[in-house]
Amino acid sequence: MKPGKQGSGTREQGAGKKPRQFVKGRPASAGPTRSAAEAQAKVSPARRVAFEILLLVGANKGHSDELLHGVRTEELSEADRNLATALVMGVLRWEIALDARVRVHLQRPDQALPEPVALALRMGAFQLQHMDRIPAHAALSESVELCRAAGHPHATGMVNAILRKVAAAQKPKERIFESVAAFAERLGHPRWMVERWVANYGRDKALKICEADQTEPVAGGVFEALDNGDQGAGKMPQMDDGSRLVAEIAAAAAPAVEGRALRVWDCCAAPGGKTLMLALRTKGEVLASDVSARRLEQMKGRLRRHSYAEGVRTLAVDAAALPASEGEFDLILCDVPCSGTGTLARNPEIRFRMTQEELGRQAGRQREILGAALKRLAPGGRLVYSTCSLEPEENEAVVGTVGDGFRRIPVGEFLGGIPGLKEGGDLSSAVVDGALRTLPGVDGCDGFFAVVVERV
Ligand SMILES: C[S@@+](CC[C@H](N)C(=O)[O-])C[C@H]1O[C@@H](n2cnc3c(N)ncnc32)[C@H](O)[C@@H]1O
Repeated sequence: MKPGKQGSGTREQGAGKKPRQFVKGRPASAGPTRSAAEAQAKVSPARRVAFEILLLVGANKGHSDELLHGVRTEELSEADRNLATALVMGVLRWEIALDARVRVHLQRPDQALPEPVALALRMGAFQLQHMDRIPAHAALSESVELCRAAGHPHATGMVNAILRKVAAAQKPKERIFESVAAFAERLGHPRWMVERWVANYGRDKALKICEADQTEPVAGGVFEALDNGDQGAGKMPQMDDGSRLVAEIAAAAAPAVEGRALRVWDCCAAPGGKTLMLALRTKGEVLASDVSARRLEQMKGRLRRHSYAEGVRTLAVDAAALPASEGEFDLILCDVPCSGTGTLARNPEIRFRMTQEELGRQAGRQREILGAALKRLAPGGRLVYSTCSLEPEENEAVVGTVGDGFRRIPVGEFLGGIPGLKEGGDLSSAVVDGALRTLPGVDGCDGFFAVVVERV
């Protein structure tokens, strides 16, 4: 299995269900020796595309969301695209737990399997354990064919045998006590990540975060759900609740200026969700910049679809190198690049890409961007620093470096007038020491952090 995976599984997924039955007959691996091309032809388009995308994500050659919206899925019917999406997102979410389930049946549980073989097993186990409507024989035989098509014909017997064992495994015993390591694995998270959340937020909240990360994110936890009519050219941008909350706080924090337009800088703007909200709510002169020219281009396309964003200026530039001629701003949104650990339900592969060392690197970059942005804040101007990270190194520790000449304004002061916030929606537990700190599974949206700083 992949390096870096943890100990053996503890609790079977899909508890309470009967073991899956296979159609009696010859095992899928017992057929005549087929070529890779013949095997490929036997795999359904959705599984083939999901397999290709998962291989690319595993090799760090793309992001699941972008790949699922790319050329590979264009040829698929809508039903196949839905199946491919469910397979990709589900396998990434459950990878750690699935590998643990498979590993116990390997002759040598610590053996490193070639990635296509490990992936064929993972995809098969996912379908067997999490997709009720897929017949077990289809999950099994197509996994065998994927393994063969990927150039590993000698592993097909092993894939077949192991998936049969996974399907036949008994319902696990009820848990009386579950260690952090055990629930991290059961819920498909790296143990080090969950241990940090237990240390920072307590065991109960860490468990809720993990559970939320394993489910499809739904809108409408914090805000009244929009209907489709609300998202036309002059209407609300489509965005998740956590992003919207941060953008609404930023807009509400805009200071009053007299006799001129408010000057707004969104300094890490792409793909532009919060830029749109700032343009809609503040009606100021908005400059939206991003270091990535590619992401900025995508953002421009998005801005064009909303009439109120017509006046937004865009610029490809490092936030730390904004030309002096741009002057100072009354409102700056510093929505910095971060680990994204508050968005695992949407971006499941983050759990494999993030490391403790990477957190340190992110924090260095965030301090640099924040420091540069603060220098461009006009007297009386306000800056919102935000991340979608749950890690204090990227949040409290970064804003803790803000020095003399600035004061923090508690975010609670801006929550009152936010349009569309759910009636009775309680965000009081999400405001800690004057900062917004939402947790997935606890506060009804992704994990976000935001503070408001004013230049005095
Ligand atoms: C969290 S995303 C911003 C999301 C965006 N605010 C939104 O709501 O759609 C962070 C962005 O920062 C950009 N970025 C990274 N380093 C940067 C830098 N030094 N200066 C400006 N932008 C940077 C990345 O390209 C990425 O688009």
